[in-house]
Amino acid sequence: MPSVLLFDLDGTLMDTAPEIADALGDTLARLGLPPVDEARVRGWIGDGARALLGKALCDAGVLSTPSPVAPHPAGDTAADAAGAARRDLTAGRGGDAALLAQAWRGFAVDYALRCGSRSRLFPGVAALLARCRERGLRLAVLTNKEGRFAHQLLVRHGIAEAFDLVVAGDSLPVRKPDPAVVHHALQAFDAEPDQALLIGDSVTDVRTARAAGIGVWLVRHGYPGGEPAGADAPDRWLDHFDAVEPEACARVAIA
Ligand SMILES: O=C(O)COP(=O)(O)O
Ligand SMILES: [Mg+2]
Repeated sequence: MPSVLLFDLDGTLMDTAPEIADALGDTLARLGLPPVDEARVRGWIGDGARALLGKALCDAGVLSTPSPVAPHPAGDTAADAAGAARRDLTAGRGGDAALLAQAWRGFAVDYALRCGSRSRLFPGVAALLARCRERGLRLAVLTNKEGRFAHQLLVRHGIAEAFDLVVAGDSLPVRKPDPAVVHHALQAFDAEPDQALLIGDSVTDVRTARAAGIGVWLVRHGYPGGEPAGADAPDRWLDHFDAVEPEACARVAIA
């Protein structure tokens, strides 16, 4: 009977905020904007790098909304294009989406250059992954970060081989908290929800797990700050990965 452990990436396996802040600073500087301090950046991590850029540009007053809607497709004829442009003008959209798309092209390069430079594994991660592999658990990463950056981080920190699967923010048409990301992993492992456990750091992770009907533990060292309570409370809080026994994970996953 397989046991499946699903790990969130940013704020759970790795502290990535320092280099994300560096990369954002590079992008903002090119736009003539001041850098943002790391503590602020921390609060924007969790929906992927592109969403983080949108939040930063909105905070800087450059965008009116962090995730602007793309303009209507122009269509095939001049009349279609004029109609689409008129609709975009009326809806006040188009400009922000184009601006974000342009800034994203720069940020994607800046982040690729910084990715793995100042991030670090949280204490106990490598040892926990090794213990889980020894006991035969199937391991996956479930992150909202874009796949190319997630892979770069896993390789740079020497833990890529520990995972059988990475479901990233752009792997599927949806991302966390949509339970489809969990379903995708369960299908890949031919496992049932009661055989899986998600270890994360955020309300998003709790909601993803609950929607998919799997167990969820949260680390206290993550990014969102505060401790989600009520329906958003995890099944267990983790103070340190050294305290996590693969047998306990398997028991929860199978319970
Ligand atoms: O915002 C991100 O880059 C991804 O965050 P996550 O790994 O916590 O899902
Ligand atoms: Mg996280």
